[in-house]
Amino acid sequence: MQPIVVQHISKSYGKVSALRDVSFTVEPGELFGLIGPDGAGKSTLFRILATLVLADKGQAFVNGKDVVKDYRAIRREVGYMPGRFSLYQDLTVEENLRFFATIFNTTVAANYDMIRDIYEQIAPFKDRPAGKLSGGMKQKLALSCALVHRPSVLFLDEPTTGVDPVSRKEFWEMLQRLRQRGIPILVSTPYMDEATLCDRVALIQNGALMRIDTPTAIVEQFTTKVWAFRASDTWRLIRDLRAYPGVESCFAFGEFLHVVMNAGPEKVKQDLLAAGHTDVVYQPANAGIEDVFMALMRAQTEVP
Ligand SMILES: Nc1ncnc2c1ncn2[C@@H]1O[C@H](COP(=O)(O)OP(=O)(O)OP(=O)(O)O)[C@@H](O)[C@H]1O
Repeated sequence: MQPIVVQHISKSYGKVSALRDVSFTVEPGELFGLIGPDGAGKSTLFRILATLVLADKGQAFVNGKDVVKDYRAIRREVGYMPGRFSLYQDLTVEENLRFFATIFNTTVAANYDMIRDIYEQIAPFKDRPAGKLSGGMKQKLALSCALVHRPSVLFLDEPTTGVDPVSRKEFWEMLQRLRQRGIPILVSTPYMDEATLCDRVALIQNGALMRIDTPTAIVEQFTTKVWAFRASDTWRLIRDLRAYPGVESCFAFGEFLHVVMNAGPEKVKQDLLAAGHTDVVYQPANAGIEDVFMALMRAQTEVP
């Protein structure tokens, strides 16, 4: 049985279409990423799957159960880490964990094997109020709380947003370990680099899924030529390249700018030098998920 099935889900808030005819499935044991910018509709989808919001159209199933009819059973079976902070700031680390165990009618001790790896990293701070933890530690506590009732499916809504790079990396290592235990995970992120850590990803923008595939296949199917440009004044370079005739997209990618354009790079370089830029360098770039996302976004905006 597929642990998550989403079929033609649409949801609007007044005039805002948060989700438009979204369909996908998550396979057993899969780490499935929902990748998209702020406002793309990711949280709305999680709320529908966690049975907290009703869709206007379509159907969704978790562990074969209908999110509308079987909401009680689903709530017992899923671990949900909402995007906005879910912990009780005034309760200590230990009290938060105990609280979440209690509402599911279980104990921390009974499920300790489930959270040991993660909880041991924050256990030295068990008497500290959750509100006084660093961002990375809060996320570890929130994940522990989402796991403490031994869920069979995990929903993690932007678990690494606002978390420092080291904690982000640790968090993904924890997700890989959970995946090895066979727990299917639906995780959302606005960080494209995290896409490569998922088994499959769905790219979402303006409430619509633009592509679903493995990260490697998504990049391999992208055949557009991408150039990497650099100059001493990056911000001026972005501005000037975006205004340059024939440039379709230009965005920062590490120390370089990734540029898709209908113009020869040498001519662009000479024009940039003539415009006062210094140390202009260009080279062919290896396209990444970011480049695919930018191209799909462009295509979506161009559709009337
Ligand atoms: N309760 C609500 N009332 C009105 N509009 C809403 C509500 N919740 C979300 N929206 C709108 O629906 C769209 C999708 O929002 P959603 O929160 O699902 O996106 P997201 O991808 O999770 O982004 P974010 O990371 O900013 O939460 C946005 O335009 C948002 O402003």
